[in-house]
Amino acid sequence: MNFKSYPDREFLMMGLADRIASQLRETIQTQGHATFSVPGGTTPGPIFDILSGVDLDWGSVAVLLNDERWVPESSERSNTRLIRERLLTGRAAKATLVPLYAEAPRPEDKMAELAEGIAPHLPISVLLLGMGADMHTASLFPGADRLAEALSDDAPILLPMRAEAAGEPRITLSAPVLRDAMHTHILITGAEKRKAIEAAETLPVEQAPVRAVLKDATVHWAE
Ligand SMILES: O=C1O[C@H](COP(=O)(O)O)[C@@H](O)[C@H](O)[C@H]1O
Repeated sequence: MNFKSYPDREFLMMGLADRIASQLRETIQTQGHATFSVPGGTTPGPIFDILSGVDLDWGSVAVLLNDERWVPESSERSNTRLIRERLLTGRAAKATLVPLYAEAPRPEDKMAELAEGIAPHLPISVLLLGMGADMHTASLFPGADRLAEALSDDAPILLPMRAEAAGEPRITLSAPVLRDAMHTHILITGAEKRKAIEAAETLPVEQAPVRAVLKDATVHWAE
């Protein structure tokens, strides 16, 4: 992995937002459109705030989530809600949101429909990932029920995922879809996650699922 350390979180968010914006711009220039895939959780809010105000042809950008918790948008736990409130506002409101949730009791009920919506937007141009201290990324959790399937080279685009640490059922992009991204950034903060990502380099991928995307990723870290 390529590891980049920043003096503080503000430098990190500004620096990484700038890098992502340049990569999206370059992709739009060469391909006419770009796909930006993003994490949920507690870490990326500030980078979304910065990106939402960036001058970019957002109308040519499709925004996709790496994973979603199977809860409606009215829930505080909804990753879709986070990106609607923090990323898809201001200038970035012109981007197209590719859904990763639809009203249904279980993710299995909507898997085919959601995967069909995502397929035309692949491969991902710029992938921003988060990571939990347990070394999960997207919703590829250690010990999850369908982890082996999601890690395999012939995995489908999307999988439902259940794990004790995950709380509610999840839906996640599979490892091959994440690995196919043109540019991959992992955003982490704090000493615990730094230790975790360093440990992930030497652990089997089943114990440290973030390892599935580590080889070609740049890890961006600040205390
Ligand atoms: O549950 C999730 O967790 C990870 C990490 O979140 P954080 O709160 O530790 O930043 C996140 O990347 C993922 O998208 C999310 O669904």
